[in-house]
Amino acid sequence: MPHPLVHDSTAFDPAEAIVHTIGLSKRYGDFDALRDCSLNVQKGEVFGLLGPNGAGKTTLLRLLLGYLFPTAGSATIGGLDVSKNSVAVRRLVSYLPGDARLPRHMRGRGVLEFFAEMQPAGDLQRSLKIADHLELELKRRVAFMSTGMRQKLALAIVMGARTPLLILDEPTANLDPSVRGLILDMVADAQSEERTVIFSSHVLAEIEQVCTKVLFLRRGIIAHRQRLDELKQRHRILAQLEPNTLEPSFSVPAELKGQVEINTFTPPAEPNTRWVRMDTAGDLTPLLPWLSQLPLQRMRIEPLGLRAIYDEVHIGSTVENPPSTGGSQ
Ligand SMILES: Nc1ncnc2c1ncn2[C@@H]1O[C@H](COP(=O)(O)OP(=O)(O)OP(=O)(O)O)[C@@H](O)[C@H]1O
Repeated sequence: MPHPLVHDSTAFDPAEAIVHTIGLSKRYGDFDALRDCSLNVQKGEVFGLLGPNGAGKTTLLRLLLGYLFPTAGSATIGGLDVSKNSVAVRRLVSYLPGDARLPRHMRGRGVLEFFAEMQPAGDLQRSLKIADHLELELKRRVAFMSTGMRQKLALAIVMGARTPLLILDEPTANLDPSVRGLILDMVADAQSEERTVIFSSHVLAEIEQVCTKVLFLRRGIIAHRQRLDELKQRHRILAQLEPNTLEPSFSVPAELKGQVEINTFTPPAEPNTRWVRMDTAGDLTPLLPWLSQLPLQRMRIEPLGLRAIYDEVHIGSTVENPPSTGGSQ
């Protein structure tokens, strides 16, 4: 039986898809940077991309933009094949690369003017407003800006352009926590303007905060898809088994099957105890009467965040420590 945490939980309406890929693949020599990637991003979504270093996130984004040619499969944006119509596609997309390079000899304002002029959907007034909001000093030459200032400048260019799709590769990298917050607010604003955002980040809390769906990549393969509203309905229950309890007494009633996954373990710090971990999906209410009859103590229930899914998908879950016995329990 598949683990309840690891399944495709994303619904798809073809009429609403702005990005559509089928079997998209990129191979370098005998190395698969991306393999058989089929996905849909629907209009108005904030679509998160997660994965460890080298998982294939940037490769996927560059394929979508037509900067790379796929070795197999295809992708469309707004119904246009990205390999055959890359110029038209780029009019629909504003892209923040992970390593944005800007002309070092120019001053901030000059850079904004240059890109607003060059991009069909560029909008200087909007970019200036964003730069002001981010408290960016536009008189300074790029060469004399800090890494974070250059990131703000790149964001002012990209977020200012009036395209229906924003592709942001690690937009908050190099930014301090308060500016990160402003960027996340801007992503939320973009969504309320009915723009679609693809957002790659290593920061799980950011994905949890702004994304409606998230795709996990691992070694070039889609490892998991997750709707965030569904994730918020998932919980982890940790409790110690009462001494001398027989584990088979934990069989799940038929009506709750598929809603709960149970594992028992002994934490290294408490070798004489046995603990149970239950990962649940959906409403907790029907589970509570059954739980209350089980021989459990020191119980803790917590929302199952992206961290747990990430560990499940990428590392193999290792909940080896019991909940703290401090006063907050
Ligand atoms: N031009 C290239 N030639 C050979 N291998 C490449 C090339 N470009 C990328 N790769 C490899 O493809 C894999 C995926 O790289 P990619 O940059 O897409 O990962 P990523 O998920 O964006 O990583 P990170 O989180 O570190 O930015 C990596 O193993 C990388 O070394």
